[in-house]
Amino acid sequence: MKPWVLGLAGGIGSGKSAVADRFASLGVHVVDSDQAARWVVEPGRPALARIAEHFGAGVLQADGTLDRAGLRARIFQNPQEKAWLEGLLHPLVREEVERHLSLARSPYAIMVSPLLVEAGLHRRVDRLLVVDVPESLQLERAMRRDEASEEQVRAIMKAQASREERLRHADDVLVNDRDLTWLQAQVERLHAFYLTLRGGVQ
Ligand SMILES: CC(C)(COP(=O)(O)OP(=O)(O)OC[C@H]1O[C@@H](n2cnc3c(N)ncnc32)[C@H](O)[C@@H]1O)[C@@H](O)C(=O)NCCC(=O)NCCS
Ligand SMILES: Nc1ncnc2c1ncn2[C@@H]1O[C@H](COP(=O)(O)OP(=O)(O)OP(=O)(O)O)[C@@H](O)[C@H]1O
Repeated sequence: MKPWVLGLAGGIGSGKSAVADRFASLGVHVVDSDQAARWVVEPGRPALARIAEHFGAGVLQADGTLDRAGLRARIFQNPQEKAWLEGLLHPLVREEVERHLSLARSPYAIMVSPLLVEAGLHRRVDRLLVVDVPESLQLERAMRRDEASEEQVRAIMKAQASREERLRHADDVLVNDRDLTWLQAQVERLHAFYLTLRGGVQ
C-alpha cells in the first residue's frame, strides 16, 4: 500500500536534515533524496562509471569513490554540466526514493528533498512542510557545515527555488531561526497534528 507522504522541503542549510532527524526519532520513516543521490553513485553502480566517463577519471578519489567537493565546484559553475548530471541522477534518485517509501510501516512517511518544488514533486506528496530561514542564516549555517565559501553557497542557492516560490506551495511552514530545543518542540507539535490527519492510524 502507498503510504501517506509528507514532503519536507527547504533550501541548502535551512535545516531539513535537523528536522527530519527529529521526526525519525519519533518513529516516522524518513527518505532523503540527498542520501539516495549518494547511494546511486556508490562504487560499482553504473552511474558512477558514467560520471567518470563524462568528467574524466579525475572526478574519482584514490579509493574509487566520487570526489564530491570537486564535482560540486564543477557543476555549480557550469549549468550545462549540472543539467547533464541531473539528467543522469534524478530518474535514479526518484526510483530509490519510491522504493524506500514503499517500505514505510509508520503512520506516515517523509520525503526530504532540497529540490522538491523544483522537480514538481510537491504534486506527488500528500502535504508539504517547508523549513524556512532568512537567507543570511542559510548562508551562515551552510558555510559552517560544509566549509564552503560564501560564493559557492550563493551559487547553489541561485540554482534552487526562491523562498517565495517554495512558500507558495507550502501547507505548513517551520521557521527554523531559533535553537534546536525549540525546533524539537515544533516537530513534536507538527507530528501530533499529522497523526490526527492520519486518523491516528498506527
Ligand atoms: C554535486 C554533488 C556531488 C555534491 O555533493 P556534496 O556531498 O558536496 O553535497 P550534497 O549532495 O550533500 O548536497 C548538499 C546540498 O547541495 C544542494 N544541491 C545538490 N545538488 C543540487 C542541484 N542539482 N541543484 C540545486 N541544489 C543542489 C542541496 O541543497 C543539497 O542539500 C551532489 O550534490 C550531487 O550529486 N548533486 C546532483 C544530484 C542532485 O540533484 N541532488 C539533489 C537532490 S536529488
Ligand atoms: N535551529 C538550529 N540552530 C542551530 N543550528 C542549526 C539549527 N538547525 C540546523 N542547524 C545546523 O545548520 C546546519 C544546516 O542544517 P541541515 O544540515 O539540517 O540543513 P539542510 O536543509 O538539510 O541542508 P542541505 O540542503 O544542504 O542538506 C547543520 O550544521 C545543522 O546542525
